[in-house]
Amino acid sequence: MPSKAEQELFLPSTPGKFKDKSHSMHRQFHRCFASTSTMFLWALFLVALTAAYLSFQSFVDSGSKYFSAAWGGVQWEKNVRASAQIHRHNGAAVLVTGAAGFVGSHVSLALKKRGDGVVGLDNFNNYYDPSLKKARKHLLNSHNIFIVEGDVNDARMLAKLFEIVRFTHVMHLAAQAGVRYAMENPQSYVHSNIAGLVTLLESCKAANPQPAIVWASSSSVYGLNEKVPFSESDRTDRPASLYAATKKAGEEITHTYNHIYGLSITGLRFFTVYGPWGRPDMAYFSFTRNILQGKPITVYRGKDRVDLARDFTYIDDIVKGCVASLDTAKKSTGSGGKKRGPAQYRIFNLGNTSPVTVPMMVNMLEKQLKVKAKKNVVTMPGNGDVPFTHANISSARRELGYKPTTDLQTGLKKFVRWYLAYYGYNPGKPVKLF
Ligand SMILES: O=C(O)[C@H]1O[C@H](OP(=O)(O)OP(=O)(O)OC[C@H]2O[C@@H](n3ccc(=O)[nH]c3=O)[C@H](O)[C@@H]2O)[C@H](O)[C@@H](O)[C@H]1O
Repeated sequence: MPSKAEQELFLPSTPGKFKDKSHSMHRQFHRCFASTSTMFLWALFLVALTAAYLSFQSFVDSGSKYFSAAWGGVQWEKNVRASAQIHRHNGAAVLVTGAAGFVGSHVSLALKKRGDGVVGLDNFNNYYDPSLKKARKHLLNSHNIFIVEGDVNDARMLAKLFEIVRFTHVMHLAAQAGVRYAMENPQSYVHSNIAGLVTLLESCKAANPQPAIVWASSSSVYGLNEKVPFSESDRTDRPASLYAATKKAGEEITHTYNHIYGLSITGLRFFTVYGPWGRPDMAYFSFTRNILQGKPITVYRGKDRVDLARDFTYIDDIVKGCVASLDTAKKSTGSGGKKRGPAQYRIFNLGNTSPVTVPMMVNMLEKQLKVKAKKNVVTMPGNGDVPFTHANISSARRELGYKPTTDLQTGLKKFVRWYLAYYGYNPGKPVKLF
């Protein structure tokens, strides 16, 4: 039996066709409303389900690296704090990104050895053999340097690091390196060299105190520049590779953060850095491996059969340039995300000032290894390479006291000594002596 209220609700207030019609319309409307509301509920349910699925996916996607990164926790914080301890008067507390990388591991060791606090950060990606990165990590650990496993795109992790340690400086060396690989995997350059850089700068801007930042740009920004030697004031608006373009973008992006937020910035244009613990993707390294294994090497040649040349720069010289940059960096001027005054902005070439052709470099390796290379000389493909590099280092010399002292022959000798100690002569595959 319907209640009074229900009867009132469904009874027509006045008799008549119209009322009857309205009554039936009302019922139709009610039926219709009932089915619409069911549909609406279903739709809502589906939307909620989709949203839950998508947010779970993005959590898994972004979280996968955090899970594998495994940061946080009491012991982790203890390790970070211990690693950041300064052991000299007026020393620095430096966050080194890319600490398990070639330049990063060398700079970390140099800073730690003189008593600075050093916390490393590295995502241990597999661009090249991660076991080499792990070996560098063990080396750093043995010098009481802790390396956080994480990505510079992880803002939460960076915020945590800045909460735990009052970093005076950030040495930003984490990047997607390699000129030719940019054609294979362009997104990784955007991820690390653009997005990662911005995330790091955002964290530095928000930190209190703001650290001074020294970071790795590249000689590749000179691109198609033909004026030699390359000076910092030369054109850098014609990059020849996406790698170069992302490094050039980094220079513009860091300028913006300097201008708006008062971050102290020093960008270093490295010229083909080589040496012990180097990067296996670089020519001097892969050539050494192939020569020892009796495999052919491909030597690129420029237009009109002109040899390519690089201003190869030894790692120890680069480390000195990095450390001098940290030492001469002025403090950032912002706080609470706001600029309080103009801040320092610098860019320096760090090169060797004496380019060597690639065939000459191969020749030096052959002498060191006492093995003749099997050379395939081919015309340089359009893969982002530039024909030559040559640094003018007057600015770095004047302002950093930078003075490279290792020529390619001496540097390659040290590299080969390290290579043989680390990898051996590739037992089982006898090497061919002269
Ligand atoms: O200064 C930089 O900013 C960059 O330096 C480095 O780039 P590059 O100067 O190109 O070094 P690298 O690959 O060793 O090739 C050296 C020479 O060998 C030639 N080359 C290379 C490979 C090959 O198979 N054959 C060959 O002839 C090749 O054509 C070239 O002439 C860093 O990798 C890069 O990350 C960035 O830091």
